[in-house]
Amino acid sequence: MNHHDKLALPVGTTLDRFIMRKQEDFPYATGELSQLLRDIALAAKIVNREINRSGLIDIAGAYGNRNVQGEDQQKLDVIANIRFIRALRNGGEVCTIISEEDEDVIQTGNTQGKYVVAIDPLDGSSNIDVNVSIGTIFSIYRRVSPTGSEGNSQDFLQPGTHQVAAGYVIYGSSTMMVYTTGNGVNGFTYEPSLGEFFLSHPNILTPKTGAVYSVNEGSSESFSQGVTEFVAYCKDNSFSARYIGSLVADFHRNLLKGGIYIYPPTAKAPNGKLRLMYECNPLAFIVEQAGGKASNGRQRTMEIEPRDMHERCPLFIGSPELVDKAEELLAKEHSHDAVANS
Ligand SMILES: O=P(O)(O)OC[C@H]1O[C@](O)(COP(=O)(O)O)[C@@H](O)[C@@H]1O
Repeated sequence: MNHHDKLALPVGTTLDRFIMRKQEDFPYATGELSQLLRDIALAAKIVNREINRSGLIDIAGAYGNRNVQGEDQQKLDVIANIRFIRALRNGGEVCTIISEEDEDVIQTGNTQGKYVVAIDPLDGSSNIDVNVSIGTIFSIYRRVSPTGSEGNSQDFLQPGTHQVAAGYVIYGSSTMMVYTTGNGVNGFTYEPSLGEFFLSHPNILTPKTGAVYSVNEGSSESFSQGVTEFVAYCKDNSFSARYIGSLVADFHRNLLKGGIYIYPPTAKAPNGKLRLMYECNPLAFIVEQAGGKASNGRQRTMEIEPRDMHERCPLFIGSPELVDKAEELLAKEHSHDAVANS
């Protein structure tokens, strides 16, 4: 019986009760992190409602602004950003936030707050208007700046190994919240008629390998030798190609079924497209807690020392044997390059 079994809570336990019971495992816990997780769940319920009715109340489509990434903001990007920031501000546990939608840090006014949150309020923007699964991704750290003052960018430039919790919400055929606090990964399905998340996927473990690869082959012309060889390896072994174009949705499928998601360096995105702080690190924490792996092709994602709040990095994430295989072929590529350049 592993460590998690003795804490097992039955399927159908509400998220609130689950959070409370897990807090009891930490005698010195103050309840602030528990409340923070509840605040995120509340905002997720509101955003879920907005997404479900977006086609009816004219909140679909472009907002008309560009975000710090240079991407056209969708109206729902802005609404989700506002909803999560408001919930975190009202909760009182968070002093400062960084968001994919904002260039600078966002102060909540809660200078006594012990935590900072990095968030991608709505992931999969290209799929928002076409009824394809999208998501929210969040990462929680303890602040390093002194309590009583405003937080700052230094509070966020911590490696992923310092995360105290991370998770995502997937707005799909059903809405789920999946998160970890470093003691395994659990998934909760939302029951809109009751307004509650219920434990539906306890102690998620990802298969050691799989037969699904997720990469945008539209960019394959500019894939490196190693990435090209890995994609060929997948095809030679009759893997299925599955690419929804929403990171959360592709990641969630592969987490449960086995597989690998890759966003490599490309001509358009030499450092990859995904952001380290609020896309790569939180999903890396989840996948590792589920027995999987995440890397930038050479280094464990969660050991990367961030230099910028919005920095991008390549991502190879999923079943451990597939990430190992990808790293092996990339290492071969680099050794060839080293020989060629020597
Ligand atoms: O269209 P591309 O280049 O394959 O990129 C798709 C990837 O970009 C993303 O949409 C990036 O996220 P945002 O939508 O939050 O900007 C991922 O969800 C997805 O996996």
